[in-house]
Amino acid sequence: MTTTAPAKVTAALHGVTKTFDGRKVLDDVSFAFQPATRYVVTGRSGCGKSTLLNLLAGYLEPDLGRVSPAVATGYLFQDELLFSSLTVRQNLGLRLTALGLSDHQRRTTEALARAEVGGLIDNPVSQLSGGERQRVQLATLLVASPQLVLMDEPTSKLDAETRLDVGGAVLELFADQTVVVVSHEERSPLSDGAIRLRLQDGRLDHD
Ligand SMILES: Nc1ncnc2c1ncn2[C@@H]1O[C@H](COP(=O)(O)OP(=O)(O)OP(=O)(O)O)[C@@H](O)[C@H]1O
Repeated sequence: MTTTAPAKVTAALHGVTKTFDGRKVLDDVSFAFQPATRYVVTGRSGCGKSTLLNLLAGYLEPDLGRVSPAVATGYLFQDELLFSSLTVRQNLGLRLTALGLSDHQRRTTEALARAEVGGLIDNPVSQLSGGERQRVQLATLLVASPQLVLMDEPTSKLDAETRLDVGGAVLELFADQTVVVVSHEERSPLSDGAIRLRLQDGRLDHD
């Protein structure tokens, strides 16, 4: 009889508790994030969605329990990580340098081509449209080939058309990665086909 080893999870929470000012934002939460799967985290304001992402990113430590780290993680948080006065190439270069990765020219060209913004490589970020900036942000994730991609409401500041465009780009570009998206909206282009996680009273439930 042959046995198949269980697929390796990308990241996992093991009995994680996080308390702020006496309130348990996460209360003994365990969950395994599977490879090549998209998750959308919803819940009312202040319930702990950003805290969950920060724990997965390793920016926060749990009070109890542990988070198994992913090999490589990319973040796309609400505040843009792009430097407006620098060009697209310089922005991606800074990220590659910060991550200690070599082969900047090849990685940058490939990531921008995949995000369909190759023609903007030498443009200053300040001159890009909102949708172009979002695509360049996606390229800053792609250059590092992350296994786990964390997104905090990447579409909330965009108009409906650009949201659909960026949502479609995320689905296409990160189909092979584990993607965890925090959303404030009941329907977002990223919810289709995603596993929905609801954070409430310190618990993480899924439908
Ligand atoms: N560093 C911190 N110190 C103290 N309290 C914090 C800290 N970070 C978060 N909190 C509190 O923990 C709770 C959860 O915050 P969090 O930002 O994770 O919620 P959220 O669900 O992302 O909220 P929103 O949807 O409004 O962005 C909030 O009550 C917040 O005030």
